[in-house]
Amino acid sequence: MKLILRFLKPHWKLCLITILFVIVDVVGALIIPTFAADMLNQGTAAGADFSALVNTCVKMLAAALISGVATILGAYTCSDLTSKVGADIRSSLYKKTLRLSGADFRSFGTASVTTRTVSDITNIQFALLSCFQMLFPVPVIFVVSLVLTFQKDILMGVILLGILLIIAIVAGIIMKSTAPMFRKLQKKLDTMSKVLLENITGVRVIRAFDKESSEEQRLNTEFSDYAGTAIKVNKRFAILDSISNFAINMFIILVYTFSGFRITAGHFQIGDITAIIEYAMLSLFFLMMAQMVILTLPRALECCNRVSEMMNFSPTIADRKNKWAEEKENCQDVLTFKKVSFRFADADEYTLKNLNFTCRRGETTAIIGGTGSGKSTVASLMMRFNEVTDGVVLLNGVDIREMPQSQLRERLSFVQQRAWLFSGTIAENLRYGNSEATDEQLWHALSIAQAKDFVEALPDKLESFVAQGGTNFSGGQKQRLSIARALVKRPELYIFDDSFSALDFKTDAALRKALIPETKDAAVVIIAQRISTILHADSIIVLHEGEPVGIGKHEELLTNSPIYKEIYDSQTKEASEHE
Ligand SMILES: Nc1ncnc2c1ncn2[C@@H]1O[C@H](COP(=O)(O)OP(=O)(O)OP(=O)(O)O)[C@@H](O)[C@H]1O
Repeated sequence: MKLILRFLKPHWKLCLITILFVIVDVVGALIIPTFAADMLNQGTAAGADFSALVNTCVKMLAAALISGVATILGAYTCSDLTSKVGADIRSSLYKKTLRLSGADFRSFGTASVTTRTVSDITNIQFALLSCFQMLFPVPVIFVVSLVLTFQKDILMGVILLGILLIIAIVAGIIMKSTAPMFRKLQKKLDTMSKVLLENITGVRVIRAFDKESSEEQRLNTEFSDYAGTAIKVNKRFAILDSISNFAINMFIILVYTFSGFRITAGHFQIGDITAIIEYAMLSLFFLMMAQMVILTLPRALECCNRVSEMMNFSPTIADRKNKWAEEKENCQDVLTFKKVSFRFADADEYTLKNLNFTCRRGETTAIIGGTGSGKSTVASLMMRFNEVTDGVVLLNGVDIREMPQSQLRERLSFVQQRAWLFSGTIAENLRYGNSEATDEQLWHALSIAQAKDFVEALPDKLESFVAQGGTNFSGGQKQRLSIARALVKRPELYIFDDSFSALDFKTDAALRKALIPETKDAAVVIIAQRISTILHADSIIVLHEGEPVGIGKHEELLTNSPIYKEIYDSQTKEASEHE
């Protein structure tokens, strides 16, 4: 609820206008039967006054007109208001998502973050719209109906009050009892999305292993589980529906039963019967509408809780609010690891232990090691995607925790192991880190990245279409485009995390040769499994089970580091066997 109020606050004027239109609409709808009753009373009275009849008729028309205009304007302002609130919540949640660290993201789960941002907020938006249009009028209509009924006849007023109270109590009980079910429903929706996402992204593996039927069964179980709970919820609301219907019909029966006596006793006139029944029917109509809204409320409240949970979540890696330290100008030691150890929050063992090295301007630092030795984790610490457990990472002489994350990431270009491109054009992707780059600069970066030839061969060249994730390009082409994107940014530090693995030896060698003059003013980190990729690095760090077991140049390591020698021997043997 706090969440809704927080996002409604900036639109309070629109909110007030909407409420005003709703009230005018509802009061207008109730005044019409009052005038109708007056006309009936006037028409059936002895010596009917025609001019009074016309007068009431004009008032009735005016009420209908005002109510109609209020309905249209109310619907317009209401959808305007709820769309704005929905958009504000979504963009605020998205901003928060961008600030989450990898561990934070994993704790929520990709499917859940997507469901919260898309479907949960849509649910909230829809519930808000329904509340304004169908729920808020209910108390107004109840109060106005009761006042008008009491004015006509106290007994009828008391009966209507009793019936409305019974309905309100039943609605309250049902809402309370279904709230946990809605919570369950949203969780099931998360699980369903997770399984579905996994199935869609892994569809090729499913087909390749001929697992369609077992996966179909797994999904069907999720679908029927969800449907089962939804049916239970709907059954409860069907009970509320029948009780309300029964109660209002009882009221109408009572009105007809008692009206003869009341008219004879002179408590009200014949036209008042129609008015009282119309008030009850209108109350019933809005109540039915409100029930539909109530049906969505526990779900919307659960969605609010889920969205609030993410909004109020404190990212494990956050910028401090104190004064930032100043980086040293033209610092030769661009990035330094000092006694760095790291353990994942959910792991018992350290993934990296006691790392000490410096990446200097104009030099290439390489990190090599077997699979799972911690190479990518080193890259994630450089970018502060994870926080060091012990020790410190310095950028231009400053602890990276002492600078805003945006400042740190401005200084570096990262090419990840699994190249990722965004949907759009090649040019848009290349300009991702430098929107001002000219076409000439893009072609230059493509030529360094050994991607110029294949981009030139495309009919639309730089304007060629890139599908989401870059799936319309081969692995090697994606890697080269990602490298070109990193080059266009012209940072102080390049991190290539196994970014040459999909390239053939010749292209790999040509690319690294072209990189040397291009990156002469920057520090370069190359993470690789292939020794040929890092052979000429100024400094090579050999990682084994998270520990540095050798640091030096290729020739030094061949004599000093048995593990490096072992990797070298196995790879050269492999290469000669290939030949
Ligand atoms: N989020 C995580 N939580 C716990 N442990 C993790 C997490 N991510 C990675 N690890 C573990 O950390 C270790 C190092 O992983 P990392 O990805 O850094 O290795 P790598 O040397 O880059 O491997 P590869 O060459 O296969 O990519 C692995 O044992 C891995 O299981």
